[in-house]
Amino acid sequence: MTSLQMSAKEEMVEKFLDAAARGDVVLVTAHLAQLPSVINQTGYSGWTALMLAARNGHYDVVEKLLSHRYMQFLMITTVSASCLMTLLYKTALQVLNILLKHWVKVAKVECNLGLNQKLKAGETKLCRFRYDAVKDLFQKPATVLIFLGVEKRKNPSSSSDGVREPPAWFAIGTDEDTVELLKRSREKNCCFPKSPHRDLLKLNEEEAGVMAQARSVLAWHSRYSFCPTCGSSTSLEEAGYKRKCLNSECRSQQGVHNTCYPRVDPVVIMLVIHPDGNQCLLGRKKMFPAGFFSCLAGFVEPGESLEEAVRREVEEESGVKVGPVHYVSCQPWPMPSSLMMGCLAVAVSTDIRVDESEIEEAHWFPRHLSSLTLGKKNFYPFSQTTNQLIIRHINQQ
Ligand SMILES: NC(=O)C1=CN([C@@H]2O[C@H](COP(=O)(O)OP(=O)(O)OC[C@H]3O[C@@H](n4cnc5c(N)ncnc54)[C@H](OP(=O)(O)O)[C@@H]3O)[C@@H](O)[C@H]2O)C=CC1
Ligand SMILES: [Mg+2]
Ligand SMILES: [Mg+2]
Ligand SMILES: [Mg+2]
Ligand SMILES: [Zn+2]
Repeated sequence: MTSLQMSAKEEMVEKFLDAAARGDVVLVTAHLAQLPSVINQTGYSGWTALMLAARNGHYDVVEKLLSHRYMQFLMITTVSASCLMTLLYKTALQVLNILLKHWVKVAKVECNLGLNQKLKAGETKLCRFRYDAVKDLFQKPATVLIFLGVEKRKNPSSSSDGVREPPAWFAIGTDEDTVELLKRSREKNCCFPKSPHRDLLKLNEEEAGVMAQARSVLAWHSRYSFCPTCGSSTSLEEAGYKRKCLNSECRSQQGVHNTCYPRVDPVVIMLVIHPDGNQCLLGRKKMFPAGFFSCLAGFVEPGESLEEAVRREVEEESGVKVGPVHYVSCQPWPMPSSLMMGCLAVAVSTDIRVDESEIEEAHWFPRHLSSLTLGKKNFYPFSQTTNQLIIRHINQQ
């Protein structure tokens, strides 16, 4: 191919992309008829026609491109998955719907809505809903649709319907009757969690991640219907990860505004070790089941470091003063939006004086008793972070 021929082709690609970006469906159709392979080309910007049309909200062009037989973007390889992510993050709900409708032809789309709890005693799995079973919900104004991501799989396997691509996950917020909704799943024994804290801890790590993301973002949408800056209505953007104020005069449209994005609240959860090294401080809130003790925890306040938050919360709740603090590990706690950061803290005083508005009882527990408590982790709703803190303590002889 000569350089002249190449530039002629490049010129055609750029004209095609320009038509898609401007929403000129007639010109897009004409280019496709002349050279169908142009549909998957990227121009100087690195964007495809689909990405440009979706970004600019030209839904008729999006439909045209997606229904074309040469459309290839949905092959889920590492490259196209990231392309899909870019596309979804840049688009409105309407594009997401069109995309879902076409994507289901080539990929397996799964939406999570409930839990399947009757697999084996103690095991909980997410219930899968096929796209066809829930697609009518996407037309309803009250529906909130969130893209959670495409599963990472090292070795994609073939499933019964011949689909090889890893599934994409979506979360749906809906005001439909829950009992009726659950009947739409092809899986039996689906139910919504009655005791989220306990049920969610029975999920495996991957499914817990899906659930944590879905629950936290859906909870944010249900609590932030209006703009926190000016009280106007908002629209859902970026595949569910932004709410934009519809008042063009609003301050949230200028500069950095964290009111538009899902919130994450930092929380410290700490195992306080007695100065003798052989006991730890556990407390119980009134709401805990009888006999249940856990680590103390509290929200980090503005302007505080993790260490300062640990010292303040421990002293507020138990009267115990803390010296050295060491961060151990963290986990999302989507009830509704905490990030729990687990710390080991060494006490420099031992007298306990509980703040009864927060804690009912707190005691120093000898090492062997902490180990007994941990043994019952399937029964008590311990978080992973709490377990790790207690294991560290038990092993630090
Ligand atoms: N072992 C474990 O796994 C435990 C986990 N946790 C988790 O850790 C988190 C925090 O612990 P918790 O003891 O409740 O916290 P705190 O000790 O800080 O006190 C709770 C109170 O803080 C207020 N509060 C709520 N949200 C915030 C916020 N974003 N910033 C500042 N204050 C707030 C609430 O007051 P008001 O009621 O007036 O709104 C709430 O009652 C919770 O999400 C809880 O689920 C807690 C204990 C044990
Ligand atoms: Mg507190
Ligand atoms: Mg607390
Ligand atoms: Mg607090
Ligand atoms: Zn506003």
